[in-house]
Amino acid sequence: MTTVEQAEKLILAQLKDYGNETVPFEQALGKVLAEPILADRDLPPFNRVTMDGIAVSYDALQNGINTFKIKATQAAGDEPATIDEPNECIEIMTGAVLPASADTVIRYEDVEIRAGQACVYVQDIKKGQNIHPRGIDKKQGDVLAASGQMVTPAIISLAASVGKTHLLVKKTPRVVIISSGDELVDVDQIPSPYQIRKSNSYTVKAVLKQHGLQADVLHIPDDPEVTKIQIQHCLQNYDVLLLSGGISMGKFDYIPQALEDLQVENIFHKVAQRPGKPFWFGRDKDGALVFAFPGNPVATFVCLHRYFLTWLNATLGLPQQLPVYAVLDKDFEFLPALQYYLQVKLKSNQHGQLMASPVEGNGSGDFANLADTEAFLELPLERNEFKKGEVFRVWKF
Ligand SMILES: Nc1nc2c(c(=O)[nH]1)N[C@H]1C(S)=C(S)[C@@H](COP(=O)(O)OP(=O)(O)OC[C@H]3O[C@@H](n4cnc5c(N)ncnc54)[C@H](O)[C@@H]3O)O[C@H]1N2
Ligand code: MOO
Ligand SMILES: [Mg+2]
Repeated sequence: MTTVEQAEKLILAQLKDYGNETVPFEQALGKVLAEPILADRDLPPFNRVTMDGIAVSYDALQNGINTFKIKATQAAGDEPATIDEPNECIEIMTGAVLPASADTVIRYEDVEIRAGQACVYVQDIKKGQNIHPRGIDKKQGDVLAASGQMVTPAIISLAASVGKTHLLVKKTPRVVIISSGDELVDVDQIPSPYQIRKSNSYTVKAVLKQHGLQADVLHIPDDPEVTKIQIQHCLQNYDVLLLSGGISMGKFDYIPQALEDLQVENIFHKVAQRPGKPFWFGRDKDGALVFAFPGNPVATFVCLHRYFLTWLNATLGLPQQLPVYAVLDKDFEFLPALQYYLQVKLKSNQHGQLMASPVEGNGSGDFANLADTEAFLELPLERNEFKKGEVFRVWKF
């Protein structure tokens, strides 16, 4: 059977460039930049006052002057005022331009203002204090964010500050989420005693949304002909099909046969892991990728994160996430020859270690305990006993 490592490698061999698009900068969150963001002017663009107070000439202080006549008051955004005499100062606010005739700012806390005069009553004043010098952060034309970086809230702020109303970003693949099964009813329906409500598609859609991806949703009934027609339509209209359910050995699991009839190349079917063993992965002749996840909700959840998101990051050119490791805080045994994804809660201890506590559950159909799960500990395939204190890779979701 295909191992997790082999499955990952086969999936990562299917990367594709979906091109670029221009989007309003506020809609670029989570997308990948396809152009650098450059400083349109120096940052800061002028000598920026960083404390509310008075602006003076340092030489005046050096020459023993400590009482200054307030010549003007300058707010942030005002044109700079000027001082003509050494014993003059300007009342000045945070964010204002430092006047060319001053070089030092003294906070209100360190002066006393009375009758139009400011008296400085502290000693240790440094030349140039409380000023954020022009261009010290970045020079005009410097790269503020590089092409290939993911747009974070900090990058949105950069785009806004340099007046980039639109950003060129990598196009994401067109994704359709497909659930299947006649036992599933819509969320707003009352299920019969033999039915359940659909939930997988909503989980998948929510996870994609967290990663800045929109997707359409479709449900396929357990009918081989309808299954084939619907999947064919999706292969023609989407880049990625994310299916859940209908891929195991049940009499009504029509998905693998439909994919075969539609000549979608099966790259692998079944991975030596739990949950998620029946996972089916393939590609049609025009390049559409099919991730057909097992229907059990925890299996869909694990496979979506472990495989689809890994593929998505790679296809968008983002660096693979550095592995995170955690310490198992309790002995655990798992006998099948499968790589086990153990549901855990995480806590960091006083030694700076990440501790993983297993979340008791009832298998991959137990989606209720996903709400208590913070991560999955990846337990090696070749072992059955895992001891308290051992370190394993952890996948945080
Ligand atoms: N004889 C065997 N039977 C099964 C095997 C096996 O190896 N041999 N594997 C088991 C494993 S592991 C899994 S996981 C499931 C995978 O089954 P399918 O992918 O065929 O999924 P379904 O049969 O359609 O559904 C399984 C389960 O999940 C529920 N489900 C499905 N879709 C949704 C949805 N959108 N929202 C909520 N719940 C969903 C469905 O009702 C079933 O309870 O096969 C085992 N069987
Ligand atoms: O994928 Mo199944 O959920 O391995 O139990
Ligand atoms: Mg089934």
